[in-house]
Parts: sequence; structure tokens; C-alpha cells
Amino acid sequence: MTRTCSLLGVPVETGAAQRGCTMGPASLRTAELGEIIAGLGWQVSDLGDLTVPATPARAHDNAAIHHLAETAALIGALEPAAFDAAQAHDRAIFMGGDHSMAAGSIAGVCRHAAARGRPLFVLWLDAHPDLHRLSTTTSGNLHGTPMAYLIGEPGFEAYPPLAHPLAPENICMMGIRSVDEPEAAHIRDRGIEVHDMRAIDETGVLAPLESFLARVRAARGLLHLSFDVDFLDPAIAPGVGTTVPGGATFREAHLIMETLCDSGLVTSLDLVELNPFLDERGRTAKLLCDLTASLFGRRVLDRMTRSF
Ligand SMILES: NC(=[NH2+])NCCC[C@H](N)C(=O)O
Ligand SMILES: [Mn+2]
Ligand SMILES: [Mn+2]
Repeated sequence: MTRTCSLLGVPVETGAAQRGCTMGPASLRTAELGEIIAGLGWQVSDLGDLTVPATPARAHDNAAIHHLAETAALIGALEPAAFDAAQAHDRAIFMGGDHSMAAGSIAGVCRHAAARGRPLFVLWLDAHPDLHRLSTTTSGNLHGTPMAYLIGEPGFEAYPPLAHPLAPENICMMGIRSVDEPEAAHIRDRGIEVHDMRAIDETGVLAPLESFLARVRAARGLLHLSFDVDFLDPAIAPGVGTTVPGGATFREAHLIMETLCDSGLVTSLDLVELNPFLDERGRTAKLLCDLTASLFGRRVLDRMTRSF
């Protein structure tokens, strides 16, 4: 039977410092994400873009925070949409949008996993852990907070209540190379598995990934991949507002996607932080499509000549 895959656009940029991520879903569609996945034998349904109801502004004790009400409304709208998409399709893709949306997509997928009686695991590919509480962010950019919310850190009363927190031991972060002190404290205290770029330089991506996948398999878990564009080196992926030098290479990223494909464990995916306003002739959008193709069964060596 043909396997099904849904695409949901989440055009939000209120969690970031710079504007532009609202164009992310359109850019991924222009780069033919849906057509590429369909070409690999999947039945693809584009669910269109999420609409988020307008809400009155809300203040917070932390005066740096901006767009709090918008972010809370986004999470409230995306959680049920993500739950429905995951329930109805074999794979669900959430096209961002800045990374604040992961608070809603992963919350919905967590509820879906719980409904199936399976634990949810998250592979977080990012330069940043996005583990700020509302009280610790100094930038006030709420794309720096979704992971803290999802693991049930305190102080998130302004966000929707979380029915199914994510177990910190079910998270694996790779590519991390920009961490603020309060985030480092959470990583230590909550025992989150983090492979920073130094570790990847030393071990490569395969060994830590395989051992995480073995844990997911042993627990009969569902696996969500949250892919922040700034995981990649800015030289190959310039279309993002929070570039950090020294990111993952083209080959490392494809190896991760192919290994995930072989595992058959990934059931949902965020593609976040794509900022087409900063991109160069669509090359970052095209690269994200190619990486997603590897996740859905394309072999990189078949298509090394594809130009972008
Ligand atoms: N999703 C992202 N790109 N997050 C970047 C966050 C950067 C920084 N830690 C902050 O809180 O402002
Ligand atoms: Mn991020
Ligand atoms: Mn990031």
C-alpha cells in the first residue's frame, strides 16, 4: 500500500529577531518539496497553511520578551493540527516558520504518540538547544524557548498547558555550538543527550546517531526530527537569520538523513528557520528539499549532480 505524507505550512516569524520566516513554506513549495516526495513513491497531501487567530498583546515580567500572545496562540493552534496530521498520515511534515513552532508541532506529536501507547523521541538538529525559560531569555526571541516548554520546565503559564511533556532522556541534540549559560544548566540538570560540534568532529555523526536510534528501537518509540536550518554550515545554507560558523557539512547532513531513512523510525519532521529573504537564489530551500528527499528514500549518490 502507498504510504502517505502530509505537509502543513506554519508561516510564523514572531519568535525570531528578523522577519522573513513566514515565507518559508512558500519557498519550500516553490522548491517542489511535495513533488519531490511524491516522486519517491509517497502519496502526498498538502494541508495548506495553518491559520493562527489574532490575540491581544500580553506583557511578561521579562520585558525582553516580544510576541508572547502570538506565540501562545500559535502553539494553541498548531498542537491540535499536528496531532490530526500525525494521526491521519504515515509521515507528517511541518514547514516553518521559525523554531517557536516546534512547541506546538512536538506537543501535538507527543499526544499522538501517547494515543498510540508509544513513547516519543526527538532528534534535534540545531546550532542551538532552544532551552530558555521565559524568565531566562535575554534576547526575548521565543524561538529560543520551545525545548524548555516541551520538557515541562516551570514558568510557561503564558503558553498553553502541556498534556504530554517530552521525557528529557528521549531527546538527542546534534550540531549544538551556541549555548547560553541557563541552557547549559538545563542540559546538565535534565541529563539531555547533546553531541556538540566538537563531539561530532571527534566521532563523526554516525556513531552517536546509531546509538540513539538503537534506544528508540528498543523502546518501540516514534521519532520526531526537528531540523533547524542553522544546524548546517552557513556556507551551504545561508538562508537563515541565526547563522553560526562551523556547522554540519552537506555530507554529514545527508548521511544523517539516509541513516534515519534506513531506520524507518522517523514519523514526523519540522523544517524550521528557513528565511527566504536571506537565501541566495533558493539554494537553502533546495538543499532542505534534497535532505528531505534523502529521508524519504532518495540516495545521495544517485543525485549528486543535481545543481543548486
Ligand atoms: N531557533 C533558533 N534559531 N534559536 C536561536 C536562539 C539563540 C539564542 N539562544 C536566543 O535565545 O536568543
Ligand atoms: Mn532552533
Ligand atoms: Mn538554531
